[in-house]
Amino acid sequence: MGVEVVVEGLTKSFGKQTIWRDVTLSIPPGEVSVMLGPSGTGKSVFLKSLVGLLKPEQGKIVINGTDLVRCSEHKLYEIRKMFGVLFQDGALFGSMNLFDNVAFPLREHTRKTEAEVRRIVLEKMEMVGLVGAEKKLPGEISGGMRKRAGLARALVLDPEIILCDEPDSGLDPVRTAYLSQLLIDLNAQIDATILIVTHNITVARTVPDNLGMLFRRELVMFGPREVLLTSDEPVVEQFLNGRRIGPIGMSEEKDQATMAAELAHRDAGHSDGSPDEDVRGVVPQIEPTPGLPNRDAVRRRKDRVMSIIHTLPHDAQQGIIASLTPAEQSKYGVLAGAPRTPTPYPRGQDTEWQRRAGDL
Ligand SMILES: Nc1ncnc2c1ncn2[C@@H]1O[C@H](COP(=O)(O)OP(=O)(O)OP(=O)(O)O)[C@@H](O)[C@H]1O
Repeated sequence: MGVEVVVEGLTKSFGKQTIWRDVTLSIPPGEVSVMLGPSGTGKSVFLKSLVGLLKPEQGKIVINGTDLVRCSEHKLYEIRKMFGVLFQDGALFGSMNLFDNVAFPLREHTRKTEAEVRRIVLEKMEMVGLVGAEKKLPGEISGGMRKRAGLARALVLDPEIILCDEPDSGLDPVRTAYLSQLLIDLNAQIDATILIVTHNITVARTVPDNLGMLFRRELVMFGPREVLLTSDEPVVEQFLNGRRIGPIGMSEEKDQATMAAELAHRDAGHSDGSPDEDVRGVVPQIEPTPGLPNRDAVRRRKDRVMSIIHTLPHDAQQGIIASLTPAEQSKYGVLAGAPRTPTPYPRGQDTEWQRRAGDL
């Protein structure tokens, strides 16, 4: 099983510009998590901090008892080997064919024979559906194939944590759906911890076990997917529905006067082109392709989430309970439509349940 990543009070600035502050969350081992956020909120900076490429000024990132922010270079090098990273554009070497690109980390960081390298590269290329494309150059293939090749390369050192920076960027909705399926299939096969940063709402609704959001230099929330998907926080509602009206503005955030003027325009009948439908709510999560093993993460997550369900908002409780089979509802002693403990959502004070959720 993949490892847990514990982030405590993390703050990152560039000069006087604070990117985010006091970020605290635990990424559960072996589960798939998504971090959402408007453009420029520091999602990529967060991933780079997790893998030790950027150094936050305050806080901790603890993996297997080691704090990456303060450990020695040697220790950081060791911990980095646990990561596989899929960068936004695949980050492939343009002059190398796909085989050599995927083989690169093995040739750089291990002493494996060429026969072993070949076996591993072909195995990973098969996992991502790229058999037969070994001799192609990155410039000769589609963006979706480049992402798959980047993913194969991220897999060759058998990572315990896979970080994906906007795996959907530049892909059409169909290719994005294939890539989403691939990430779930990989999780079923290798049980690694996976963290995806994206602003793609379909990915956020259908892929992860856990969902969080960065906004206004803070972590708005992080926890079981059902919490964010049913949240009535204005920023979440606006983001999930892709509306112009709400706290997120053109560059990042709006002032109260602008928000009030927009609401007045809307109330006066002005349309901003947003669809009326509200996509909030819990939709079924992608399951592994038939024939692959079930995801162990799903079973573990059920136990974990059911142990904290009484701390979650009412709508999230309902979403979680509705996703259980009758046998599971009986096992956990809950009935659909009747939450165990109807806890109102502590608006504006979500840190406590979020911390507790992350801690467990
Ligand atoms: N090395 C750096 N030096 C200075 N500023 C940086 C550096 N890297 C990122 N930033 C700044 O940090 C902020 C957040 O950038 P980041 O790329 O993490 O956002 P993001 O949420 O991933 O955005 P997008 O969704 O558009 O990719 C931006 O204002 C960016 O200019």
